[in-house]
Amino acid sequence: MSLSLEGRTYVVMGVANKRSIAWGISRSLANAGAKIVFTYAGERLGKNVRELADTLETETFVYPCDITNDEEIDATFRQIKEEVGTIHGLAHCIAFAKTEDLEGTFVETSREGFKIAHDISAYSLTAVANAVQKNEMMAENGSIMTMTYLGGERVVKNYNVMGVAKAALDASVRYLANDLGQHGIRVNAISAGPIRTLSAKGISGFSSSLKEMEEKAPLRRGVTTEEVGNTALFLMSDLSKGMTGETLHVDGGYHIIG
Ligand SMILES: CCCCCCc1ccc(Oc2ccc(Oc3cccc(O)n3)cc2)c(O)c1
Repeated sequence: MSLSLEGRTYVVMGVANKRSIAWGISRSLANAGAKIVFTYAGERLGKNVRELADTLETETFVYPCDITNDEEIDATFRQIKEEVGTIHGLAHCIAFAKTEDLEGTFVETSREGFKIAHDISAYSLTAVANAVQKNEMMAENGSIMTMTYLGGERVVKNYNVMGVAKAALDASVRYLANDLGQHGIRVNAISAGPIRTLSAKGISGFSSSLKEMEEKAPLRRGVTTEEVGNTALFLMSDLSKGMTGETLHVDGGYHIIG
């Protein structure tokens, strides 16, 4: 029983640049010996992701995947199965909400804004889990993880519709864990504290939330993408094989503070 991922392959969805949480996860998994399959959204990111992938010592693959398109998800996962065969896990690090819905009041959220946030930030996990299942490409002891945030458990100013979408994502983790457990596939979430990523720039008041965490969290500091990556390594490894439907907080303990 170890943290080694030698001989295993993992799909990591959502790398944008070197500050991405998905990139921290990729480095941890690659350093443990895994091969990494990257998927990204938006042609402009492709070059970025390919350049980052090439800096890893391990074998890597890079595919575009627009997770709002069911045909594209199925086609991408069929291609991944063709090229790498069985995968041993998947890290879903994908979310989006319109900037106008990440400030001000939640009550004013538009129907379109609510739909977009839930489609990309919550439903996409179920869509990719379904594609992996249908293509019978996940190993028996497979592990799926996603990224969530405290704003889905309780009100965090400005997080608004993304918080409601994260609540849907958190419940999805539990229902997917129940469906896939009999196939030996585990489904868990990491709830990370605020980290200054490209996505974080879209949230009004991010800096004050980060400052509050550094002052109030039991560890009195922020967390890094490396720390999230190492917890992801634990969730992908056999050391967590008794865990599913769980959310692990990598937030310096902030979530225990009222
Ligand atoms: C006020 C909350 C402070 C802490 C927020 C921590 C956090 C940071 C980034 C998170 O990921 C996203 C991903 C997409 C997202 O939507 C965006 C991002 C950039 C531009 C845009 O139009 N939408 C917002 C946050 C996230 O879910 C949670």
